[in-house]
Amino acid sequence: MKVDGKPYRTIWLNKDRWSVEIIDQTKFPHRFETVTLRAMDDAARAIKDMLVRGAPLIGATAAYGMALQARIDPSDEALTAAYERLHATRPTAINLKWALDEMMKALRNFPPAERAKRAYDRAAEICEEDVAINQAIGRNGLELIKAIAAKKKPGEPVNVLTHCNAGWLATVDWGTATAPIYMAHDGGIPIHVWVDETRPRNQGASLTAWELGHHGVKHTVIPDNTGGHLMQHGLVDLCIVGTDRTTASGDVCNKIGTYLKALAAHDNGVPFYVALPSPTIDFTIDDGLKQIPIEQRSGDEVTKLTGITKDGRIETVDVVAPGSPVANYAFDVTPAKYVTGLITERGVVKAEKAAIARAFPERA
Ligand SMILES: CSC[C@@H](O)[C@@H](O)C(=O)COP(=O)(O)O
Repeated sequence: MKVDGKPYRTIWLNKDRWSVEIIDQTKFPHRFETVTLRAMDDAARAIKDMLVRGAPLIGATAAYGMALQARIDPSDEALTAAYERLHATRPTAINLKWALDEMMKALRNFPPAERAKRAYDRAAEICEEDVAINQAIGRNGLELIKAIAAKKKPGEPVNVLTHCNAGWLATVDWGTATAPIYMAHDGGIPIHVWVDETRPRNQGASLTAWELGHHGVKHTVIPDNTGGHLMQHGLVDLCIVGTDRTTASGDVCNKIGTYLKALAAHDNGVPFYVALPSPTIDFTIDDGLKQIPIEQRSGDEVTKLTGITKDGRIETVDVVAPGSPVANYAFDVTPAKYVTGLITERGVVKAEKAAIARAFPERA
C-alpha cells in the first residue's frame, strides 16, 4: 500500500539482495522508521519485540530469518537451531510454524551449498503468495460489502467494525480484514470503519487508524467497550476481524476482546466475519479453547501508556494504581458458532469442519 504516495510492503529485500528491511511497528503512529535485519537473531528479536506482528507477517519474517541463517551457516544443525529459536518467539499465530515448516521442506533435501539461494527464493515466494492470497480475500469479502451497499440509500456508508490490526501492516500487503475494505473504497463504495482501539497495545488506534487514514478510508477510533452499544443502535453493518489461528472446526483465535465483539454481534444479528489466509488454519486441532496456546505478555503493556507530547517527545507514563497486579492475555477464542463465515482466498466458507475441509482438501 502507499505511504505518502510511495508504494510499500511491510518486508522486503534490500538492494544488496541479502539483508531484509522491515517497518518498525513499535514506532507507530508517530514515526515511520525501518530497520535492517542482518542475521536470524535480528528476525527473532523483531518478532518477539513486535517490531513486526500480525500472523502472516510473523510467518514472512520467520521465513527470511531462516534465509539469513542459511546464508551464514546452512548446516542441518544450524537450521534446526534457527527453527527452534524463531518458533519460540510467539506462541499463538500458527503462520509462524507454517512458514518455518515450509522453509524446512524447501531446504532439507538440498546440499548445504545450495540452501541459501533456495531459502531466499522460498521466503520471497511466501511473501508473494501472501499478497496474492490477501487480494483474493479482498475480492471475496468485497462481494459481502457490495451486497450490504446495494440495500443502502445512495451515498450511505457501509459501517464495518474491526478489532486489532489485520491490515496491510499485519501482512506483507493489503491485509486480511482490510483487503475487502480497501477494495470497496477503491471501487467507490461509501465505507466507514469503526476501529477498536485494542488495548493494551492499541494496534487499532495506532496501526489500523494510521493505515486507513493514509489510504483515505473514513474511520472512527472507538474505545474497546463501544462496539456493543453501536450494534444495539444499528450502527454496525458487519464485523470483519483477522485471526492468529483457526481450528479445523472453525474456532477462531484472535486478539483479546474479539470474543466479546462476536457475542455482541450475535445478540444483535450483526454478521461476524473472519478474514484469513489458509496458512492460519491449524488442521491438527479441533478445539480452540482447549488446544490453542494463549500468549501472556508483560504487565507493563497494561500499566503503561506511551504517546507523543506537544513538543514531539515520545513519553511513557504509568496509568494503573501502583502495586496492583495485572493480567495480560493477548488473545481469546471465539467459538465457531458465533462466526458467520470465514473469508478465505477460496471464497467465504462456513466455520465448520466439513466446509473447511471441502475448501482446502489438500491440507485437511
Ligand atoms: C492478518 S493479522 C491477524 C491477526 O494476527 C491480528 O488480528 C492480531 O491479532 C495481531 O496480533 P498481534 O499481537 O498484534 O500480533
